[in-house]
Amino acid sequence: MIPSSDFSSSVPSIDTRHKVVPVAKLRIMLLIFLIAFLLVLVLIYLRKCQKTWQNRGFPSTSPNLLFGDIGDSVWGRKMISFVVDDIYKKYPNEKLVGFYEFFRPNLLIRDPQLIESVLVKDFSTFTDRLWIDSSGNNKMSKHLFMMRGKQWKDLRTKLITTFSTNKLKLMVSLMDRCAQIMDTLVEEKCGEESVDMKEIMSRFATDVIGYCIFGLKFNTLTEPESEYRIIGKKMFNPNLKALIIGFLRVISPKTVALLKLTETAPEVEEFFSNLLRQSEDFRKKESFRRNDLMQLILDIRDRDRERAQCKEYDDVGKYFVLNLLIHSWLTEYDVSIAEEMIDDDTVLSNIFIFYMAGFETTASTLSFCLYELSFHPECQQRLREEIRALLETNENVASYEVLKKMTYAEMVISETLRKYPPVGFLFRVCNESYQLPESSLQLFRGDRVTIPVLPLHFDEKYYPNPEKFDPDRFTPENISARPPYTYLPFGDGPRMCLAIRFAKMEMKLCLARIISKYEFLPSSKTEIPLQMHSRSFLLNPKNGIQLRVRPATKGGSS
Ligand code: HEM
Repeated sequence: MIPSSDFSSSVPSIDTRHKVVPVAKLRIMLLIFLIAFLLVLVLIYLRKCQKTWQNRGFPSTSPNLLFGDIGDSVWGRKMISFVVDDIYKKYPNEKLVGFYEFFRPNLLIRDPQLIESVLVKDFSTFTDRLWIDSSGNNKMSKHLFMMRGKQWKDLRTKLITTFSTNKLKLMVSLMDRCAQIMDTLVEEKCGEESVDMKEIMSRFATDVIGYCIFGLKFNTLTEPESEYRIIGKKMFNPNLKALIIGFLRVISPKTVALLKLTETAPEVEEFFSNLLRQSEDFRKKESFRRNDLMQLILDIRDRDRERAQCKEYDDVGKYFVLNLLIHSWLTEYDVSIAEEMIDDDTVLSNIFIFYMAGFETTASTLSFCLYELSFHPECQQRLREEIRALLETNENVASYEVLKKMTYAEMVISETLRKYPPVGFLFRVCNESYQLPESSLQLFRGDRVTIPVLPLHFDEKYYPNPEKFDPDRFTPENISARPPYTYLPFGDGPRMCLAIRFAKMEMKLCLARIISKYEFLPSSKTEIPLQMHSRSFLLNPKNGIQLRVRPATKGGSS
């Protein structure tokens, strides 16, 4: 036997390193080259997308390759409404500005007449908000805010009856019960160094929604740790997962729908499922029938269930599924959705959106209003005098009719919503080719447009000295002196806020009850200027609204 060492020494040695290593290196280099090549292709594609407006002859921003124009929002440096404001201010002489969310083109409409065209005159072309595929797989997304086309129109027509004058009159008395409980709470806080009025307003608005919309007592004013309040906080607490999904939704709503991604936390979804079940059980057990929104949605669902038993309706259902399968991947945006039944998911989604839209918007507005009034004692006193005079002549009853007469309160709320619109911009998607009025420029199906609410409210052209809080901007004469479509806190046109009258009544009632009795002043903890949540979609004070409160004397302040 030949010792292996001898054998190896007798054969000329082959240095394998020089052959194997270059092959491995070559593979790695090839891989790097391939990745770099793909990266370059992606970047070229992104750049190409970011030339969309320029190529179509629109004035356009110069976007960042990765984030487009919304980098400040992606990094949490600025709230998205203020990013839109930056773009608006940068192009003072343009009627339209093309900008980019990452690589997705979006058109900012700066001109009030064009805004009127999009929101009202040519509404049939701009019926929908893109944002999400409401027909998709996410069970919490089948609500009015996201619904499209005929589906949206049918449901909106039915739900709008919830806010008829007669129903509002009844609701005002329910709201007043919540206001009385809030009054006791505010009284307890008198004399404290500082009170978070945002928290109190949120609890008031949550109880009002519970009472008026769901027919349930949420009792968050008396039980601050109640699950209704905790869930309310959770819904508006921006978290990383929701943020990432939100941005992904901007890039590709279809991918979000396919992957069944949702910003809604599982416990929030479970909470609303339970709320629906409890409310239904309660109504069934007590043979309880209330004419509130919950009852209305349940009635529509039950009617649709009956219809679903008919053969013809089944065919529509099949067509709907087929339609989704075939079309949803062919186009980024598809409006040809067949009528869908109101099922349990639709009920659940709408309960969710009414809860969500219903309390944070009014609570923020009320607390911003108290903040401004604390720095403007003369406005606060004028408001107090108006309220007291009206309540005194009406036996202290704050009825629908009495609230309607509070014209200065209306002006104060309007000016608050100008300075602090909870929804800082509106968005629509174009559903067919559209020639822009008095222009050669054209939009195509799927193009996204943005209406800059907050920037219009701060445009010196329409509101001189815009930082100043001045309710007199909203006297009838001053309103008619301004061009229309320059004040849009509730949106406008057929898709405007469903509950404007409800929200205004609620806010007036709240002010009537607390301003008549208490005086609000800045405290040592009051922020100047106020800091806003940079990650929130709604305008929201980051650290609450800290104020001092004390009883107001008969003649005015103490
Ligand atoms: C200060 C209070 C409120 C403000 C500033 C406000 C503002 C808005 C805005 C700007 C929109 C979008 C309009 C558009 O795109 O043109 C909207 C839609 C909506 N709001 Fe409000 N809102 C308030 C209170 C409420 C309340 C209390 C509810 C329910 C109880 C509510 C329910 C809705 C619904 C369901 C929609 C979707 C309408 C649709 O797409 O047909 N809002 N709101």
